[in-house]
Amino acid sequence: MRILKSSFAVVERRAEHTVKFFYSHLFWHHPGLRPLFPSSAEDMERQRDRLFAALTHVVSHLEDDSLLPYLQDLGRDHRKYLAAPEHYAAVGASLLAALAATSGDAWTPDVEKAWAEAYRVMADAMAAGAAASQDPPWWDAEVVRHLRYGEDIGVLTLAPHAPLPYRPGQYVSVSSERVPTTWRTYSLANAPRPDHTVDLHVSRIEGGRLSTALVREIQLGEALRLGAPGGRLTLRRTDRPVTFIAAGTGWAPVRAMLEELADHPPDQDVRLFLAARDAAHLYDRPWIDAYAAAFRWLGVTYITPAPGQHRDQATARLATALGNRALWPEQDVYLSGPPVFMEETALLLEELGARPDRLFHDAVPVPAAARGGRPLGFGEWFLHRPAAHWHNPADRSPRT
Ligand SMILES: NC(=O)C1=CN([C@@H]2O[C@H](COP(=O)(O)OP(=O)(O)OC[C@H]3O[C@@H](n4cnc5c(N)ncnc54)[C@H](O)[C@@H]3O)[C@@H](O)[C@H]2O)C=CC1
Repeated sequence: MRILKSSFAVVERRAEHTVKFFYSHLFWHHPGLRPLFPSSAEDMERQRDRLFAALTHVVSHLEDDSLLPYLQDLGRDHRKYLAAPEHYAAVGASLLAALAATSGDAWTPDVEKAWAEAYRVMADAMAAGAAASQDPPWWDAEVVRHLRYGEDIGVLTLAPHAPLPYRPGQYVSVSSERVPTTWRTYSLANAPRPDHTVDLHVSRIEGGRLSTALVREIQLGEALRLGAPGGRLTLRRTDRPVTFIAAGTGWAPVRAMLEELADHPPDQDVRLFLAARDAAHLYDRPWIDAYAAAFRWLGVTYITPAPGQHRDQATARLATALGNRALWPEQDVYLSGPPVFMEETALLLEELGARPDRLFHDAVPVPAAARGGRPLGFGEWFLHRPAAHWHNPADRSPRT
């Protein structure tokens, strides 16, 4: 393990090069695999990030019991990409070639042996996860209802061809024939229903092809493809008070969890803070108000920016509201929304005394543009704000 970690530290500094080498090697030797990957340069960039995120996750969790289930889930989910056993061998060969090419002199026979063994364990766990799953490799789901709020928000109701097993708060990856080989994750916005339909809340991203298609173009009767549900933003049933903090369509998983709570009403108080860029974007407000009126355990605070202010000002106002609330150490807190919002709010909550082990959110990468730095990608997020040595040369320790 020590060998892998120190070898990975070398490669990580040249992450972009490693990943580019990997895909060039893979597609050169196995051109038949190219169509399984995104065709646009932008999506291929994301794909590179994902690969490195997965590798980073594996190396940083080598001693962790959660690694095996993570890999099994990954394997189960990869069936939607039509990943077959021979692909795992091809990927392994290209990965070793890429690691060797970036490691230079650090690539010794012992290092090579350690990586080959680690990859074998990873691939076996993924294959075992895929083989053990009773679920279909993906779900085709028909659009049976489509609501639009303003220009940029769509709520889609989908009827999957087979029941989709999930827990409220989880998300699925979604793909459409309109934008082939592109997958984006969206939270499921309802607790499971008897008719098995699920809702997705989609906020259109400027220039985002799938979100634009889902909000503005999709027609009733059209099919979307869904991957296996995932994510750990699910209700922990405790007797502690609960606070949900959501922004924008980050509201979706919270709505699903509230529906779950309504089915088994809690004894403790539940408070929802919902931030939106303006009043029109509080698109579910009638539903929330009806819930708050029906259930005494639920209290709601809506937060929007002051008139004429930028959307991010809602986050500053939210910070004030959160600061006025007491007893953070006692609370279970669920957080969902745009990546920068989540990062800022999580830090604030910790300052206010919320306990990190009672703070639940999905791991969402903060896009480079939002940080103002050069593109970094998912890998860094998984390392959880690591030492800045590979993106800020000024911080790099002096070479000896
Ligand atoms: N499980 C999760 O964590 C989920 C996360 N999401 C994410 O939530 C986001 C929703 O997007 P929209 O509805 O378009 O939100 P939006 O862009 O309308 O933003 C809503 C509010 O979030 C805050 N915010 C947004 N960007 C910020 C920034 N850079 N700094 C500080 N505060 C900021 C502001 O208070 C803003 O009013 C997407 O990024 C989506 O991926 C969505 C569903 C579930």
